[in-house]
Amino acid sequence: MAQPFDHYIDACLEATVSDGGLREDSFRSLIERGRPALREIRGELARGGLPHFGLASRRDDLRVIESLAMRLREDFRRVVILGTGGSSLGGQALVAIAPAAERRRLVFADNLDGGGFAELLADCEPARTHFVVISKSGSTTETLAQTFAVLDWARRQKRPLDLPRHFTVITEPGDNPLRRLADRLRLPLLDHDPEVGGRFSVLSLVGLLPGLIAGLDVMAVRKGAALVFERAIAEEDPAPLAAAALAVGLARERGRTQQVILPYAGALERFAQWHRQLWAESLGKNGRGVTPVAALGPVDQHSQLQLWLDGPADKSFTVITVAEPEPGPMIEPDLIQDPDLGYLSGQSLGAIVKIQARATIETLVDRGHPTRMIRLQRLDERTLGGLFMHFMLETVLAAHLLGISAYGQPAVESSKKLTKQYLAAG
Ligand SMILES: O=P(O)(O)OC[C@H]1O[C@](O)(CO)[C@@H](O)[C@@H]1O
Repeated sequence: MAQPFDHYIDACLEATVSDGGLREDSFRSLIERGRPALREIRGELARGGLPHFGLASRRDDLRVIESLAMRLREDFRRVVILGTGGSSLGGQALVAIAPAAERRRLVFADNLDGGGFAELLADCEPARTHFVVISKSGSTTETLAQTFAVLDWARRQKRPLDLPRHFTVITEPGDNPLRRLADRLRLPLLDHDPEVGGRFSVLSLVGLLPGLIAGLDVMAVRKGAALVFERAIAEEDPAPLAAAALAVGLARERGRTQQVILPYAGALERFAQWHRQLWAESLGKNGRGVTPVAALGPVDQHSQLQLWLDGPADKSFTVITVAEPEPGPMIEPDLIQDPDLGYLSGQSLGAIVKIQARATIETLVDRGHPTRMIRLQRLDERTLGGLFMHFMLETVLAAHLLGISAYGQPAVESSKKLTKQYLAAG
């Protein structure tokens, strides 16, 4: 089966973008240094480890969330997902490709904001709203605070809500505050695999339950992911390792310490946010890392492009395009009276975006900025699954090349602890 996207890296190498690009010999030597990591992944997987990769080929765990999603779709008009970071962004990225009417079923409340949350609750029809609380650790302040706010709102209704009917909780097994709360209130609980880190959890129930609620084919997501994974670890497809080698080499040897992810598709805006967390928390360790910048085309051409082209030469670019984008409305020729606007006549909005991506790529490359291109055949579940897997692999391989572990985020813990300390002090 064909890969769901093409990956072009020539414009990241010195031969194409001169000293903005990585030297061929550096690139080759990083690739060789990365190969053992692919072998390690194969070995770990065979020993039953790395479940975030293994999930791609699992099917047995979907039945439970499929029937839950069906019930939620039938019984409720809106499902609010309470969770932050990896407990939200994968679901958001996936649901973004669903049709608008399906997307409207879900609200992701990932940022804690008093006014915003009050507005969200005021806008919920109590009898027709379900809350899915997702927190791997079960101890994230933002998610717990939102949960308590909803519990209070639920008991203040004229007809207080039957909590077990209106809540689903996803957290890891063992003792944690969220699980204790769910047990006390008899809220239905689903297990978050403790071995799957939040930012790597998109192929688990954390990402797929929201996808199912939005009516998406989550089996296709996993199939796309499995295809990319199998080809990469069998070393049939060099793309994830090549991209990891480029990111690390460009940062180290060319000072390209920021990586801009620039999709030309509105539905990938959340995907870029998902990638931002994945890349930042996995690679920002021990004074090392490459800063991810989430962008969106064409809108950021009118905000960031000047800096990208003419500012500090410290960025590399990943431009994601769709081969045949949704055309959308067409500019009817009879509306174009002004000869200066003849270039717009008969163009669809999708065609304009496609040309803008091409123009931006060419301009970046002409200016000597390392630019890789990922061209999706179409934007669907299979393709998105493949992209999730590609970037998870790329991240783990980049961590190997940087000599750090992709897993865990120890530095974040200090700020969490201090927050709890200050709140407790009153
Ligand atoms: O799922 P949890 O445990 O609530 O964590 C949410 C997010 O918070 C972090 O731990 C960072 O604070 C992320 O790694 C994680 O995705």
